[in-house]
Amino acid sequence: MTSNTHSVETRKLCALAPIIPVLVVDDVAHARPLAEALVRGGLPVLEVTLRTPAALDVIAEMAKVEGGHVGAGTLVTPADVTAAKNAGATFGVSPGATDALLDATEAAGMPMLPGAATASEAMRLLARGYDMLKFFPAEASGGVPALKGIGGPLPQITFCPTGGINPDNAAGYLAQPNVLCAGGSWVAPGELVKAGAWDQIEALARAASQLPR
Ligand SMILES: O=C(O)C(=O)C[C@H](O)[C@H](O)COP(=O)(O)O
Repeated sequence: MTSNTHSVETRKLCALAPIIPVLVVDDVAHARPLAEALVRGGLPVLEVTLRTPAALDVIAEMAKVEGGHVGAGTLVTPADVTAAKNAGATFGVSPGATDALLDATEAAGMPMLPGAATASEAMRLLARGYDMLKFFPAEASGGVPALKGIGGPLPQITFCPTGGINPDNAAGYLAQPNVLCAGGSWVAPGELVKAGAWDQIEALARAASQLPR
């Protein structure tokens, strides 16, 4: 792809830390302390999934946290893009991609990490200017061997694998030449968030931020 790629900004975000926490937050009161704990722990790039009724309010609160970069995950429709942008999301993540969705993020000027799980899906996105993709669902789609396979003929595409990544398998993904970062929910487990265990979450984030890549 030429220099008019749509992934320039997303790639910069993915370079900031080895892990992007994937956050499912039910209570807006948890948003700020959770984001602050993750940023303190060394994970400044945060993906808030649009899978809870509170998600847009959570994005708005987290966007106030200094040093953080708050994006919206689970973008599926153009309406999701508008809502996420209005809430203050500065980038978007989607499990897959449609032309309608990418038309919307491009029109909104929202950096995007679109999902792909096969060579054809990745090639379609590459043809449209996206060379930094979410590999989703990573473990279910073949994990590291699949990334190695796709990376043979398509080394110009870089991935953020997400889905089934954990502290035990993260290093194996990050060691791949076509992986820049990985997404995972393990740094903010639901029970620790509900308990307000911000120090424990900060410690999980710190360990994740120190994963080699
Ligand atoms: O809702 C979305 O848009 C998503 O991004 C789905 C997430 O990628 C996975 O839920 C994270 O997977 P785990 O780390 O295995 O929990």
